[in-house]
Amino acid sequence: MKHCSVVAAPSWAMAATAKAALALGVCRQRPSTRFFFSSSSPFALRTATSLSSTSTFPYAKHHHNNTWAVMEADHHSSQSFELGNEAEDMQGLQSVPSSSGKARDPVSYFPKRGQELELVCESLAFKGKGVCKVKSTGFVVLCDRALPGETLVGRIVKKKGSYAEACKLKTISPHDNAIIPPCLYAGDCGGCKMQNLAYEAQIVAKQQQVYDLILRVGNFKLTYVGGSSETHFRPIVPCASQYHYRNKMEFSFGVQRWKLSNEHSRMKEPPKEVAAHSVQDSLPDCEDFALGLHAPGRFDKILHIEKCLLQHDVANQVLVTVHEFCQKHIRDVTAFNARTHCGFLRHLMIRSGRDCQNGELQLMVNVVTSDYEPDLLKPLVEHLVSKFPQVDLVVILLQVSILNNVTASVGGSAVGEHEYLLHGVRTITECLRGLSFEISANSFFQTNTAQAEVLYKLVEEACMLRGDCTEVVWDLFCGTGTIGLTLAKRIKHVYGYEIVPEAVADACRNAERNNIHNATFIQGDLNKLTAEFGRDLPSPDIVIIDPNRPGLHPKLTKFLTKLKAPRIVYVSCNPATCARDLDYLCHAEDGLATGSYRLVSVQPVDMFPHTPHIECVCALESLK
Ligand SMILES: C[S@@+](CC[C@H](N)C(=O)[O-])C[C@H]1O[C@@H](n2cnc3c(N)ncnc32)[C@H](O)[C@@H]1O
Repeated sequence: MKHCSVVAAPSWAMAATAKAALALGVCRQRPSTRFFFSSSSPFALRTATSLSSTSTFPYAKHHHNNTWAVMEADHHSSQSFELGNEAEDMQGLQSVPSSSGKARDPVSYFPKRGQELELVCESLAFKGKGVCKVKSTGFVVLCDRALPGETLVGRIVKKKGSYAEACKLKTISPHDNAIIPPCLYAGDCGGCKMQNLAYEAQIVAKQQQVYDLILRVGNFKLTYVGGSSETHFRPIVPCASQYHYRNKMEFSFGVQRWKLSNEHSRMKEPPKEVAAHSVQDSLPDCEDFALGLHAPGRFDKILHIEKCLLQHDVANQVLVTVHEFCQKHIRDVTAFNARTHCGFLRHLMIRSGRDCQNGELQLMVNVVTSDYEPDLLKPLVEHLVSKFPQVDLVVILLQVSILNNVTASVGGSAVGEHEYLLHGVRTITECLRGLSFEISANSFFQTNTAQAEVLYKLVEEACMLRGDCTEVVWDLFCGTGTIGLTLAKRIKHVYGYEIVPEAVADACRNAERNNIHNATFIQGDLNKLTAEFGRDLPSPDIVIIDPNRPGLHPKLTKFLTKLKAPRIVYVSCNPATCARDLDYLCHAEDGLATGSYRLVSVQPVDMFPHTPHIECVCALESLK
């Protein structure tokens, strides 16, 4: 059993942190918390951590017209955090108290944009930013790739009232768990923000973030040793494969290649080693053909990638093959320019699966273009088919996306409105928990198949099935029906709800191909519930909810509070929105229902090593 305590931060630092946290949408309840692990697992002992007093998370719960909203702190919506105005802050803080009690000079306390400062990183915020303090003043600064315990030099890139954002320039003294990332692009790519942190430390940070969010946003209590336990907080389940775990990646074509940090140092007159943001803006645009991932925060620039360590090796070969081929024929097939909206090639989606009979690899290559010109892609299709004879099935699809607006590109969605088959068949298959699933291009399917096996087993455990095949299960946000179908043999009937028609069609086909006859799938929008919702179905014993990152619509949360299903299993890919929804389900006092459920357990699961993403399975029981 491990005991972790927290050293309280000085009050002035706490105030600044609270402001930063507030601007990030944080509800702070306890400045410091002590807790114990009740699990006897050796893993739990190693990952036992405390809730740092400076923990922050970029979501807010608002009681707003009786609805609770969450703001997301990513680069697409960061403006929403401009809650405070710096001038007001300065007026309000004529002098800032220091830890010694003496007044601080606000001019030197508030850093300026472009200023280089020595920072000390204290913890990781949700989404992987390091929560740092300026060494000399304690001013709070969020910094990408800063690791807890690290002392570093950062350059201020954004001022946000009483806290700032910085880019990391160099490490002065590294964190004990800092490692050299194996990926060539780790310093530049926005995908694997935590690759420079040893895996064990990554999951400690993720577990802490889940607990932190559930406690502070969700208003729940930890299990205390010797105290009565409301909720069981289980230790995070790590991912066995830390590389090559993704079965699907979406890349973008572009005409402005994002330069790698080490390319700048090779330039004749190298700019100072500064954050990618400011350097790239000061460079002349390079009209370079690129195929890769959007540079962090940029809709127009593409970080060219030849090998992504998260995807299958064959998928990397496809990526290089497509790039080389398109670059050779660049005059015929142009990459899309997100600024001018000209150009043909927009996105490349590579998905891999397996034939469940013989285990053979299957590949889906989906090229999203701005126009229907299949002849332009014919040479590429022939080249790909001849290049991968070892792959059992190659599906090549052309999807046309005529939505050429900037928002669509920023969203990076590799989905077109019209689909045409250029080679093979429209779907590939994947195996999960002994079943075989057919997946079409636009259907959701868990992207880490091996860890989805682990996740679904945890979902089944959280369902606490009686074992007599009598339960009715509603599988809300069911995608291709995977969760419900993997339970079908042990329950009476599953009713799946899903918005994407192709996914519902896949789910029905998946039931058929696995000889499952007690499953019904319904297409509908769970954000637009009517008063009739669910009336024509048998009442559920268990409701499984697995929404996208925004979590549940208030209408659905209210519906669930009234429904009072005996058990809810909430599978979440966003612990912040999950915490908000759990708070409503368990503590709401809005006249409709008061605390309809009890949170029984919280189980974090790492599905995506090196990225800030965290999955979580929460079990709730109805308070009848
Ligand atoms: C995180 S996925 C989960 C899918 C499935 N449970 C699984 O494990 O594969 C969320 C699913 O919710 C669907 N979805 C998103 N918004 C929805 C809405 N408003 N109504 C119904 N389904 C929605 C998505 O299309 C997606 O298939």
